[in-house]
Amino acid sequence: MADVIIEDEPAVAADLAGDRIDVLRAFSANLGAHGEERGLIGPLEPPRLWTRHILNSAIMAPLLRPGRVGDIGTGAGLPGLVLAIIRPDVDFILIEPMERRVAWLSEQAEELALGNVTVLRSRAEDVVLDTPLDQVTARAVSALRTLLPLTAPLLRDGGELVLMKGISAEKEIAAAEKQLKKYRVTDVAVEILGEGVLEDVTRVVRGTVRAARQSSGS
Ligand SMILES: C[S@@+](CC[C@H](N)C(=O)[O-])C[C@H]1O[C@@H](n2cnc3c(N)ncnc32)[C@H](O)[C@@H]1O
Repeated sequence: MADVIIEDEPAVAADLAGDRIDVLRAFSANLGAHGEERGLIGPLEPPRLWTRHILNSAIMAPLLRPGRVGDIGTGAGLPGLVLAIIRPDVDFILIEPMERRVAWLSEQAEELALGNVTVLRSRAEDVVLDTPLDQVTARAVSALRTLLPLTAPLLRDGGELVLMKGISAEKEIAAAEKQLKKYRVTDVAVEILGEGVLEDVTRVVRGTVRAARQSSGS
């Protein structure tokens, strides 16, 4: 954590994580200690894990509602495992196709005693759920227009996409116009979180999925 530059970082972290702060720090320490050797994070990441990755994921926690949330392409645990630590009132399905990442996520869920986490080894487009999800999150998986076919079909009518995006979020929305229509995503907006509080802000694309209207059949 050598590069923590925000003076009130402990206060921010405590605000976000509340009484789950020790579990969040334990996950960060585990990822810092083993992430590189297990091929989960790059060699430059350990010193900035807490500020750039953990807190940037944690800042999304207030956007989640009690219910079932799927995180697509969780990788080393971002944002899905971080959010699951902070929000024990939400059930998380972490959907990740790569075996070694799935093994890591399952080990961490067990070690950190996260009873609200299910790890599913699959590509998102192959997932079949008995009950559709209330919200779907994703970070650094693909551009919005290719991410929509992986995420929107998993949501119930009225379910919400909460997708972490970079500085080109607005451009990605414009480029995804056709897919947003196809998957009936409405109320699409970019929300900026952590301004003046985090080292880097988190941009989130939010949108609500509406089910196709049934024809009357008469
Ligand atoms: C660049 S990594 C990002 C990992 C993590 N979300 C993060 O922000 O650090 C992309 C992840 O998406 C996963 N992925 C790629 N295609 C996928 C798909 N079709 N369905 C689910 N996950 C996918 C990869 O295995 C990888 O773990």
